Amino acid sequence: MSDRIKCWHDAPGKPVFVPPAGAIDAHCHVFGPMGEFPFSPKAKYLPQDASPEMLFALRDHLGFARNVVVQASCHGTDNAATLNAIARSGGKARGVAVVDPDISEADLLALHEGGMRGIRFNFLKRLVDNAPKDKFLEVASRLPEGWHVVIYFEADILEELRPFMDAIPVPLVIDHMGRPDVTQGPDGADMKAFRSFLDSREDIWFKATCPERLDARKEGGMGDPWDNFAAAVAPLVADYQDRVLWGTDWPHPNMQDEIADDGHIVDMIPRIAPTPELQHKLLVANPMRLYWPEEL
Ligand SMILES: O=C(O)/C=C(\CC(=O)C(=O)O)C(=O)O
Repeated sequence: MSDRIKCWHDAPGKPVFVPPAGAIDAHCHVFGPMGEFPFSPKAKYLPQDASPEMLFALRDHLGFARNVVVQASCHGTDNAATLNAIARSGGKARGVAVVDPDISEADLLALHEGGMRGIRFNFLKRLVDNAPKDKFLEVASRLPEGWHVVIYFEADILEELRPFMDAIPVPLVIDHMGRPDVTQGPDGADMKAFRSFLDSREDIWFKATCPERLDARKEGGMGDPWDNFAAAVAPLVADYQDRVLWGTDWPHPNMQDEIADDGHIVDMIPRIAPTPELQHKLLVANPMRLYWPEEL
C-alpha cells in the first residue's frame, strides 16, 4: 500500500446551526501522526495524518465542546493514537477502543484509565479480515463497569448478526444505524428492520451519523444537501430520542471521492432533530450518559 489517502475538507464552512452548550461529537477518529503512531500492518487503507490538534481545531470551529474518538481499523488493536488524542484533550475527549479479544483485565482497566468507555466490533469485510463472534462475546462479558459495545455493520447482515448481538450483556451502540439504504425512505425495508432490532432491547443505542456516506452520490444517493438522509433519519431520531448519538465522522475514512464539508454536516442536525429539546438529547444528554456519567 503506498498512497496515503486524504478524505477531509481543508476549509469547512462555519455551520449556521449553533450546537447547544456542552455538545459532543460522539463519532470521530484520529490517524497517527504516523511517525509517532504507525498504522497496523493489516490496515486496509493508509490515511494521511489527522492529528488530535486538527480534530480539536475542528471541534472549536464547529461549536462543539467534546469528542468521542473511535479507534479506526487502520490502527488495528493498538489504541495508542486514540489514547494520545484523549490525553491531549484536557478532559474533553473520551474514546472507544478496538481490542484483541484475549486482552487481560489489567489492560482493559488501563484503557479505562486512559478514557476509553467501550470497545468496537467491526464487521465490514473491506475494513477487517475477520470478526470472531465467539471471542467478541467472551470479551464483552468482562468489560469494565459502565462500558458498552459499539458495532459497525451494513444493513444486509443485520439479521445474521441478531443472535450474536442479542447475547451481548452490555448496552450496544450501532454505528451509522447499521448503514441503511436511506434512498428507501423512512419506511423502507432497511429502516423497518433496524426499528424492529431497536424494539428488541431498550439498551440498543445508535448513531444518526454519516449523511455523506449513506446519501453519497457515488452510492446512488443525493449528495450534499443529503435530502434522503434527512427524510429517512428524522423520524428515527424522534421515535428513539433517548438513545441516539451524533458525530461528524471526521476525518471521514475512505470518503476521498466525495469530500464533505463538516459545516454542512453540522447543519444536518436541525433537519434530523428539529427542536431544541431533541438537539439537547442528541448532542449533550445522551452522549453524557454513555461517556461522562459521573458528571450527571
Ligand atoms: O469512520 C467510520 O465510521 C467508517 C469507516 C472507517 C472505519 O470505521 C474504520 O476504519 O474503522 C468506513 O466506513 O470506512
